[in-house]
Amino acid sequence: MAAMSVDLASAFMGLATRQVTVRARATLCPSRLKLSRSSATAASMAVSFTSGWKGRTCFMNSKRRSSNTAMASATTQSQTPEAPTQIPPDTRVPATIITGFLGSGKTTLLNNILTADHGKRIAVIENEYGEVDIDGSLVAAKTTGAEDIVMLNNGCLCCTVRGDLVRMISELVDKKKGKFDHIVIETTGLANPAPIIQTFYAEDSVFNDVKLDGVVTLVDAKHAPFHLDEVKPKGVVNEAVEQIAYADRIILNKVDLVGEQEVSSLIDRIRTINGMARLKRTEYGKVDLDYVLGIGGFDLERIESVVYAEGSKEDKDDHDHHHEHDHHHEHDHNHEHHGHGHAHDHMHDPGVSSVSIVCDGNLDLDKANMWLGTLLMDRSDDIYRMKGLLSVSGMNERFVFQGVHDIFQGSPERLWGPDEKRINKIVFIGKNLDAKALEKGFKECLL
Ligand SMILES: Nc1nc2c(ncn2[C@@H]2O[C@H](COP(=O)(O)OP(=O)(O)OP(=O)(O)O)[C@@H](O)[C@H]2O)c(=O)[nH]1
Repeated sequence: MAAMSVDLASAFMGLATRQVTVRARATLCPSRLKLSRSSATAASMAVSFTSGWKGRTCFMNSKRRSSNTAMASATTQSQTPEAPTQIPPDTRVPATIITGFLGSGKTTLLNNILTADHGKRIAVIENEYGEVDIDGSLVAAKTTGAEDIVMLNNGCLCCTVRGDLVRMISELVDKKKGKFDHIVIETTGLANPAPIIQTFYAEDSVFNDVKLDGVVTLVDAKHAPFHLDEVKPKGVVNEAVEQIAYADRIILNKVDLVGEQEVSSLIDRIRTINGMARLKRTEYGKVDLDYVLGIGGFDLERIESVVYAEGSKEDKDDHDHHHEHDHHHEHDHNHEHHGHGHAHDHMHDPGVSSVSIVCDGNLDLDKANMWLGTLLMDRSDDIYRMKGLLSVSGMNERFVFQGVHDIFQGSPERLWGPDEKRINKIVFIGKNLDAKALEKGFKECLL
């Protein structure tokens, strides 16, 4: 078994090479990060694992560390190198974050969800900036079967009321467990989604019972270009850009208000920011519900299609109706084909962009640990999202992970098929990404 080092990446891969059944989560504290390879150091850093999905590896404070260590000692007997990986079903309640700039159509979408005939019992958490609950009264939920609407007023979820979000989710789970099937959270139009997303991984009371199903971002076809181009003072984030960057699904709404040309160039703009999320154009947020609910957090197939299909601009069903986009899709980004690798880079935007890397081969665990750990130590502020599928030398399973800044979640997935090509795919979304350097660093980890 490879020795565990104490950096973030090894938290996952070290666990994975043990072939333990885990869903691992790691929170990186750069000040604690030591790229040591000794298992003694690893133990002192409280690496822990359990046999259920709640198992995780965290670098945290000493109080939490001791309880994790206790968990670990209670479960180690079952971890033999030969034990097959069995990922137990994840029974946590899924949660969807609906975000998007002011007036982009979030409440309209929410009402569509709540009034649709899907049979799901949905709890809604509404966040409104200001004391007066306006959106609450606009939401059709009470009369249409939503189990609960909880208002979070007087502050923005991503800033002042994040603690309230944790409390509210915990209360919902404690008091109403079994009474709802899904949680939908509508953020304010000015929310930066990152801290909200992180809540689902960083807070035990949330992580244990609720899983992030997906981030759905509404984009106002008429007004978004203005907000995306807005230059903010140094250190101030452009929320419109961030909301797109963190999306798993993008809904380009209000297309009735603009012409084809504007839609097309806005899609190009969106794709420079986030080449991975699926995108649909809509009027009044009318989308199939399975586009927004039950996303499953992490779309591995998507990574592949992004890289190979040049970041297809919108979903296939929309594509057919707007066929011309496909052929006129011009990227002036850096694009490389050489040997086994393929980097897809949108560096023409100096701000937020996406980079995808796909390459065959097996990763050297030690090198990958070092590379990922160092990368995140240096750049976790700039790396907004990271998702990937890895082929690790000596590991029989595909290893999947996703990260939001310094928070990671990863686990062995299914076994590689006998005829399946072992391949690595990673997508980064973030600020000032250097595609060439990322690709080079990654490829140096290959055997
Ligand atoms: N023309 C047009 N109007 C729309 C569309 N979707 C929503 N609207 C209208 O746009 C306005 C804002 O929609 P909301 O759903 O309240 O937007 P929101 O994102 O929740 O707004 P905030 O809560 O202020 O951030 C409402 O008057 C909607 O009826 C659309 O596709 N086309």
